Amino acid sequence: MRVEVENLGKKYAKEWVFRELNMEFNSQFSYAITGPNGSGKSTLLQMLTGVFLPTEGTVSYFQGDKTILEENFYKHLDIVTPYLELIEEFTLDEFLKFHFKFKQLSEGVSIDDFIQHVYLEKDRDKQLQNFSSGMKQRLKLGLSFYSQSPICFLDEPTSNLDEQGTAWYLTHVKKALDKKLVIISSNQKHEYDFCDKIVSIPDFK
Ligand SMILES: Nc1ncnc2c1ncn2[C@@H]1O[C@H](COP(=O)(O)OP(=O)(O)OP(=O)(O)O)[C@@H](O)[C@H]1O
Repeated sequence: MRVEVENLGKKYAKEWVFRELNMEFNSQFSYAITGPNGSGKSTLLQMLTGVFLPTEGTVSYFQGDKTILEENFYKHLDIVTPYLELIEEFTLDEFLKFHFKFKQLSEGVSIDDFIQHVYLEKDRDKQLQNFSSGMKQRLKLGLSFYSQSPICFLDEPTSNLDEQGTAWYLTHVKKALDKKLVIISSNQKHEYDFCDKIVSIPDFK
C-alpha cells in the first residue's frame, strides 16, 4: 500500500498550517508525523485520511499499480484519534458485533480472542459509556491492530493509557508494523521512536 502526497497545503483563514508537502508513505516503512502543539499534525492526518480536503495539492492511494478512488480511502484504513466517538449506548459485545459487520477481523482472530487481546474479558456486558478513558483507548487501538485494513493512522496513541497500557500499545504496534502501513501523529517520543521515518511539520511552514 502506498500513499502519495503532492504539493499538499492547508490554510485556515489567511494562515497556512503547512505548505508544499511532498511525501510518499510506503508499507515497507513506518512513519511519525511530529511537531509541537498546534503545528498541524492532526490537520495533516485529516488530509491523509480524506476526512478533510486540502487547500492545495493532492493525496493519492495506490494498491500495487491500482489507484484507489478518494471516496474509497476509508475502506483501506483505520483511524484512532482522541476525538473518535464510540457508540456509547452499546455494551462491548453489542458494539463489536456491530463493528465487525463492516470491518474484518485479522485472519484467525475471533471476537472472543479480540476481547482477550484488549484485556476486556470482564467488561463484555458493560455499556461503553461506563468504560474508563483508558479502556476506551485500548479498545480503539485494538480495533485498528486487529483489523485487516492495510493502513493504520494513530493520533496521540497513548493518550489516557497508564504505564501498563502504554507497554501493551508498544507490543501491539510493533507487531502491526509487519502487516500494515502505520502512520503515527505525536509529539511524545516514546509513542513513535521505533518508526523508520519522521515527518516534521515545522519543515513545511
Ligand atoms: N477548524 C479550524 N479552523 C481554524 N483553525 C484551525 C482549525 N483546526 C485547526 N486549526 C489551527 O491549525 C493549526 C494546527 O492545528 P492542529 O490541531 O492540526 O495541530 P496539532 O499539531 O495536531 O496540535 P496538538 O499537538 O495540540 O494536537 C492550529 O493553529 C489550529 O489553531
